[in-house]
Amino acid sequence: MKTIVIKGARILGGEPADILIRDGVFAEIGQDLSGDETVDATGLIALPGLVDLHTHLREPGREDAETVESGTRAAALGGYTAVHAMANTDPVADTAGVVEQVWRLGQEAGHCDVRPVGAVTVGLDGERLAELGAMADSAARVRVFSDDGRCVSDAVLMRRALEYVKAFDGVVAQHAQEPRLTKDAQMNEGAVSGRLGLTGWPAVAEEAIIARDCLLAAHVGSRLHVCHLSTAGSVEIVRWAKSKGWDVTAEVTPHHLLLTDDLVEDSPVGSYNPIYKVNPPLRTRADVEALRAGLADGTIDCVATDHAPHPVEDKETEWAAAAMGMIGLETALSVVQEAMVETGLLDWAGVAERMSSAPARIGRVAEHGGPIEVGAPANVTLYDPAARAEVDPAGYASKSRNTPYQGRSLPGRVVATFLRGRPTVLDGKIA
Ligand SMILES: NC(=O)N[C@@H](CC(=O)O)C(=O)O
Repeated sequence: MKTIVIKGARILGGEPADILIRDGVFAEIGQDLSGDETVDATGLIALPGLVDLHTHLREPGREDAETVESGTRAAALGGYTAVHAMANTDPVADTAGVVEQVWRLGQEAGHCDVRPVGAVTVGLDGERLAELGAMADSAARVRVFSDDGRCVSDAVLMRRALEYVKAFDGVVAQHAQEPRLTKDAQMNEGAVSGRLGLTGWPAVAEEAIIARDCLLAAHVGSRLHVCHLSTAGSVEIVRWAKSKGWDVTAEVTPHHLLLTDDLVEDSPVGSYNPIYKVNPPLRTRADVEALRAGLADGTIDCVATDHAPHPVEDKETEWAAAAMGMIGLETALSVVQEAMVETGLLDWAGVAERMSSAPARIGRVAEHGGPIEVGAPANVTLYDPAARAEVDPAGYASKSRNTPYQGRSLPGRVVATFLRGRPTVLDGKIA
């Protein structure tokens, strides 16, 4: 393998240095290094390759929305070197066979590592536990289990799942949504839903499940991860659980760090625009502030995209009929720069921790998450924080176009991504 030298990169935003990559690892870090090939990184920040705990790749079953190939291409362009593929596919990823299929498709595509998430219950039906052990023992080595899109609302099943995953150091990632409190819910329950006459999704429906699950995880001594926190109250509950020393982690999406529910009523792209329809829903400015503070102080461990591609016909329809979800892989780092870095809440080392190291730890993804140190696998993202561009999904790798940021100017640009020393993205394009 040829040696590559990355010239003048600011590792985690520090002073410029050269990084020599040989045989897939960081071989030397210093000044005036040379190699067979050179990548000019003047002005660029080097971050450990990003890791996403929450990506919907839609294959098998909805290849019209996304495939493992297109979704992982989008991931690499967004700076990711590993993604967790959610289980709400068709068929559902609830057997060793399906998770191995997804894992193999990821290997064949080669844009980033794919770690399949296994369903907690058969068919996501919330009634019987899936064969978690068989998925853990499969070639896909599943460690994260989730019925995401649905909540494991039965407390006994949730308890059993938490007990079961302890055997292989797994984690249950809960989509916290009390189903009876959110029947037919369309958007955040609050002033805006009241004005628009849309059925509300109350904060308590998320918070009640998180509180219950923290107590259950503590009771059985297991590991709980809470998907996409969206309310100030959820941050408080996770903070309380952590203060008890319980093994609870949490994620927040980029869109919940930036967007608010009033966009549904009054936005540049028109009111009732289902581009803003997402689960959990966009909340209020106070919730956004609490989520930012929680991510800054470490109560929320990581940022996860919840990249949820949907074809045009499922999104460009009347509000009530539209699918929930937004794409996010290709904008995540830019949104985090705007919401967290430009507000002074996080520095680049903090971004690396929350978008790479923490998700790699939670997902038990070996060889990802940094550090950028001699001897470590060369998974690295080069990012230009001074760039700025208007979002145009026409050029996106994702097969779907449902970004809420279309036409909006966002900072930053992923210039290059390296997976075990091999460039997957160079000059902002698939290498
Ligand atoms: N996040 C979303 O809005 N949608 C997700 C699943 C979900 O409902 O959580 C999807 O799979 O489309």
